[in-house]
Amino acid sequence: MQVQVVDYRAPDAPERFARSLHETGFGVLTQHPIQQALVERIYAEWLKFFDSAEKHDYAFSPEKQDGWFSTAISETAKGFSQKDIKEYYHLYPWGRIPPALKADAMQYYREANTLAAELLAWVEAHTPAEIAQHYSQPLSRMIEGSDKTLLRVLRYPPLTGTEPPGALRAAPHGDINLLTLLPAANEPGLQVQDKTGAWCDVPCDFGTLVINIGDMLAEASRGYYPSTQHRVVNPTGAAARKSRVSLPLFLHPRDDVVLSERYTAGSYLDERLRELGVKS
Ligand SMILES: O=C(O)CCC(=O)C(=O)O
Ligand SMILES: [Fe+2]
Repeated sequence: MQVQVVDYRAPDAPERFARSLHETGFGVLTQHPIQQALVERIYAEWLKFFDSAEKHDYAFSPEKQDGWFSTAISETAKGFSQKDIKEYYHLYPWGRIPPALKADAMQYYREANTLAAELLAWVEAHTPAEIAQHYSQPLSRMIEGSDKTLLRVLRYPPLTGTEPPGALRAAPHGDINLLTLLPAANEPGLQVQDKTGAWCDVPCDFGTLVINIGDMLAEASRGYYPSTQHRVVNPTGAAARKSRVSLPLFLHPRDDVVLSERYTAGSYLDERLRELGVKS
C-alpha cells in the first residue's frame, strides 16, 4: 500500500491527494498551513492536564459527549472486547474546555476546520460524476453550520506491563465521520491496513499532517473513498515508558444531512456511539 506524501503547495496536490485517499483511504500532507508550534504547545499543555487531578472536574457527559474520557471508560473498538489503552478529551466550541487551555485549542480548532473544509472541496472536485450524483448535497455544504465537528486530544499513557493481553493503544477501527485531520503524533505507532490485511506504518514525520476518510464519507460515496481500518500499536523498549499524544479533528456533517438511503448523519452517529459503548 502506498499512502502518498503530498506537498500541499504543489499545483497537482488536490489531484494526487484525492487519488491517495481513493486508493488507500489515507493521504499525508507536507508544507501545510497548520502551525507546528501551535500543535507542539497543545501537546505540552494537555500532557500536563492529563497528569493533573483537574481532569476529574471535566468527566464526560454521555448526552453531550464533551469532556474527559478516562482510561476506565475509554472506547472499545467495534467488534473488540478489550478497551483501548487511552484517555482523551472531547472539545467542541460549545462544550466545556479548561480555561487555561481554551485559547490555543480554539485557535487550532478554527485553523484545522478551515483546512479540512478546503480538503473536503479537493475530495469533492475529484469525485467521478457517477459517484458525485449520489451526494445528497455538495460535500462542502454538508458541514456548513455543523456543531458536531470534534477535536479530540488523546493521551496514551506509558505502559505498565499490567495491560490485559491483546489490548492495544487503539484497536483496529474506522473513523465515524467524513474526514479526519491528524497532525503527526509525538511518537510513532499509527498503522493502516492494506487490501491484503497487512498492517503498514503511516508516514509520520513530525510536522506532517495525516488525513483519512471516515465511514460517513465512505457511505456517501458508495465506497469510492474507502474508510480504512487503522490502529495504534503498543511501543516496546524505552518508548513504552513515554506518553503518546495526538490531536485528531473529526469533521462531521450536520445531523440532518442525508448520507445515503439508509442513513442521515445523525442516525449514523447514534448507532456508532452505542456500538462503542459511550452512549446508551
Ligand atoms: O492517535 C492516533 O494516531 C490515531 C487516533 C485515532 O485513530 C482515533 O482516535 O480515531
Ligand atoms: Fe481513528
